[in-house]
Amino acid sequence: MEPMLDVREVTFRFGERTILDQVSLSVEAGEAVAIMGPSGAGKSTFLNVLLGLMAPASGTINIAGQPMDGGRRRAAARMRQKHVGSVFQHGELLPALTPLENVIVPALLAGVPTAEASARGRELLEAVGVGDVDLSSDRLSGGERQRTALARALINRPSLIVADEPTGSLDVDSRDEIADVVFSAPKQWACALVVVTHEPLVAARAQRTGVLRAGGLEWQ
Ligand SMILES: Nc1ncnc2c1ncn2[C@@H]1O[C@H](COP(=O)(O)OP(=O)(O)OP(=O)(O)O)[C@@H](O)[C@H]1O
Repeated sequence: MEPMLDVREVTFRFGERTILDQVSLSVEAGEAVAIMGPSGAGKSTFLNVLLGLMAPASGTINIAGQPMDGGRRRAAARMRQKHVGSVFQHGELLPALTPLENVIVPALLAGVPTAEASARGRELLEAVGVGDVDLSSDRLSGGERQRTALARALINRPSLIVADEPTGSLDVDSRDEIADVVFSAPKQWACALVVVTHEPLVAARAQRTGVLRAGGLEWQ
């Protein structure tokens, strides 16, 4: 089976400093990979390279069999819209919008009719456990924000979800709940998942954990 994410020998530098040194990673549909590593090792940079927000010096990234080329900004933006969902540490929702409105924005931008986007959004919010979809988003708890952010990441039926410290701002109880919801996504929606986390208990839910150190991924 063709992997959903296929990273081959990617090298990325900030000036003289090599952050990623011929990193390769292949993730299939239904599979979750955790990336750990010391602060400053380049974990967020790696996600930005996967997202096509930064262009590697060499190497290739394919998502659902299509090249993600950070050097071609429009093509990379189209790839993100079609194939990639992302979740960040604080949910990063638009506070003036309701959870449902936040979730459907990427679908509307992709040209999905409003009625269809809303139906899909309601279904996803229910699946991730957000009950009150018409409340203002600034009233949500940290956990509800992350659930909403996950539903938004899923709205365009992505091949890949990347999550940067999705539980980093949560207390221990919601951390475990949200980690369960995030890590159930690959099987439920047949996508690949790459999660950056500092928390070993969160990483333990992944099928594989790679530690980024000195530019390389060491598998645990
Ligand atoms: N735009 C930039 N120009 C030059 N160096 C940068 C730039 N952005 C980040 N760096 C450096 O690259 C290294 C990797 O940063 P990155 O944020 O990817 O690390 P990280 O592993 O995600 O760290 P943390 O766990 O603290 O979030 C760091 O040393 C950082 O200072």
